[in-house]
Amino acid sequence: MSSRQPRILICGNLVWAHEEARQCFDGLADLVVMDSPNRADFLVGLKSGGKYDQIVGIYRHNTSADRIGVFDEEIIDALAETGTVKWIAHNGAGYDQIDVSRCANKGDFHILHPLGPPSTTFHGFTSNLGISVSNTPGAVDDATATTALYLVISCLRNYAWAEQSLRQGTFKSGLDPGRAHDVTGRTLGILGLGGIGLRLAHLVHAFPMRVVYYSRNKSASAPEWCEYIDSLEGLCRESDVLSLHVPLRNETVHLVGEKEIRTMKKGSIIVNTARGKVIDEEAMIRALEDGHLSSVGLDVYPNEPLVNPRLLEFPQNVLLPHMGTENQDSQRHMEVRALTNLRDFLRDGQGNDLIPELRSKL
Ligand SMILES: O=C(O)C(=O)CO
Repeated sequence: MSSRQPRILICGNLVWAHEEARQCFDGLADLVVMDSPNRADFLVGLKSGGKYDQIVGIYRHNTSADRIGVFDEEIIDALAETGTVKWIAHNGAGYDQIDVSRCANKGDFHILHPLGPPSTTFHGFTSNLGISVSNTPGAVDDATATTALYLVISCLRNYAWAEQSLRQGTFKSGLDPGRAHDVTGRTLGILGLGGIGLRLAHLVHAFPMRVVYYSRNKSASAPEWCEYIDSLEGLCRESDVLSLHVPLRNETVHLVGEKEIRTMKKGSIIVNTARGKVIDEEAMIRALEDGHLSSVGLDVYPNEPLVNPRLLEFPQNVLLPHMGTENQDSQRHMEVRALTNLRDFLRDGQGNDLIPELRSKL
């Protein structure tokens, strides 16, 4: 290896922030682009002397899964075996494609400089963590909350359905104003008042909607008009529209299931911009079929890019193909945030956005 600089692997889409990447790592690290067509090639590349040898940090985007799959046990073990990879900077708020418990279990380490004598720019990193993982909170809040807002409005007012009627040349026929409601005055229930949920709360307060929320803990950032409900059941009972903003973890799979849906009022709406598996999709479809739910607004699905065709049978549903952060401004922010985490790790030994599960182990 001729270079004495640490090497950073760009794994998946880096589209908007090339100049920022250059500035971040100039004189600090060499960037290597992951060009493996499949997982086998990637794993070989990580081995000593391979094309990804001596990588210390990885910028990861979900698009890399198309070629090498998610960062599951097999990939995390291979990264740990390199002995050099110490930071995965995920581009995205949701990091459910990374086996973070495996990262945390990779044992103690104290590194000074994996490539040789300590340099003035890479001071090292001391932690009880095996491989650190950061995400990009904050950078996604506005775009994802705006997507949820669109789904809330369109479900209540039947706008997406109305557009379908126009495009089919039937101008409003089949639509029934008796199925639509004003947004103003409805109650929005927010499940998970993190950055995205809170941004949505502020947006809908403009109408105003009444805003209630449930989180594991009462949020210190919640404004006084944003009312805490101390159980999920209570939240479901209060909400005309329930909007989901919790990460996908083992304990949040099917968090909203048959019981929660049936606790909601007849004719209510569910909006999901978080992750598809947080809802029991079968229970949700049953509730659409018997009219307990009037519609759902979805940006996420359990097995993307597959979409359950039964969801398409309801013209009142508003269905987007995971558009949460699909705009250049947010994507640039996300890329910069992920790269900055890597830069800070290299320079200071610690990136800002270490994920909560690993932060608690520090
Ligand atoms: O940031 C994420 O996790 C997303 O899903 C973007 O929509």
